[in-house]
Amino acid sequence: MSTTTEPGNPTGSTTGAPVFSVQNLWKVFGPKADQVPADPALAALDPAGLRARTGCTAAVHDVSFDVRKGEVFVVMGLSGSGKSTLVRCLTRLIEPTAGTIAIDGEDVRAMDRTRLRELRRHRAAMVFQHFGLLPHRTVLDNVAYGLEIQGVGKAERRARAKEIVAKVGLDGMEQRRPSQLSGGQRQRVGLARALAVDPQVLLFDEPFSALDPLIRRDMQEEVVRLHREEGRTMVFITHDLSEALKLGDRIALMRDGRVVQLGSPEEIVARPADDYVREFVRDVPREQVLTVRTAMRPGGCGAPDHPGALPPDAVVADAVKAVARSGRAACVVEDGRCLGVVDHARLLGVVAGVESPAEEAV
Ligand SMILES: Nc1ncnc2c1ncn2[C@@H]1O[C@H](COP(=O)(O)OP(=O)(O)OP(=O)(O)O)[C@@H](O)[C@H]1O
Repeated sequence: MSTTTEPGNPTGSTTGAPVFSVQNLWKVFGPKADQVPADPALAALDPAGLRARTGCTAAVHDVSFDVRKGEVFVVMGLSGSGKSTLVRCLTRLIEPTAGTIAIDGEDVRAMDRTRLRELRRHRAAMVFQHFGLLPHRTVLDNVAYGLEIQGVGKAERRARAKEIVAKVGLDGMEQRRPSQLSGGQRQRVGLARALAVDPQVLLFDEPFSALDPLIRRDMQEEVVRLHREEGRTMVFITHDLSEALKLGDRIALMRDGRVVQLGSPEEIVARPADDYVREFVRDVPREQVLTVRTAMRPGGCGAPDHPGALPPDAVVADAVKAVARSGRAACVVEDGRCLGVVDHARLLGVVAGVESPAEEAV
């Protein structure tokens, strides 16, 4: 769902206003955990070394990033890489060991209990995999529950809940109980309940991993749609690379508590930061992720009519079709200006993951 690419910005540093700003965050589990971030010799150890020396696990290891307003920020990694711990630290569902976290510039680590409750209820609501629906309440009352806690009056909360139930595609199911719903429908209720309180940020903890593949795809599309329509900021945990590539504007790829690469899906696939990331993305169909902006030979085509004009965010798969159909190179055009040219050699080079010096005439 990425709409913004950042050529030449493989670290994914921010350009938009941050909602969450995280600096040098650590979460260490184990005895004398707070000594680990402060001691450079301990901080430099790998997980096995740290465990042997101290009995500790650095679930989050000196992590810094911003979540920008309106983006879908995906935290991805294998099981045990630290995703859940990192995202729970954002609202202090898990207390960080060291580092700073700010939401809209406000220090989260300095918040008292009342302020924290307010943060979790109104500003950064979590959608869990096991959505914790109340079994004896109807769909409508489950969705209205968050509003009830906020003290919203009955008529208003029912009206708002009804609106949100329709938004997530559960029209007509308002009076059912959770046991009368499928897994995907229950997940929608969980999503609706989080949306009802209109939080600034939605935090999703592997929400769809228990769903079967078709329902999972439906829910992913639902998230894409909600994001497109509402532009809500979302932080989304997944261990599934294709889900991350589909949903993320940017992806933080974690390994052993560290963020090994932070960037757009295209950056991660086109320019893996190290061998670990390269191996991770090895089987990604590159032509579905990389755009012609990456594939093109920069520079104008010189032709007046820009043959086969493609927008710069067209994926390589579309360019392959266009070039195969016309039998000639195509221009990459933005606002009537030719940014570059893609030809057979460049497209094949991108698909194969090799540089392609050969050039063909437009
Ligand atoms: N309460 C705890 N005490 C000790 N170690 C913990 C605790 N919680 C998590 N860990 C360890 O921290 C590391 C990161 O765990 P975390 O649950 O954040 O990973 P994850 O990437 O979310 O994994 P999964 O995808 O399996 O949920 C793991 O090594 C885990 O064993």
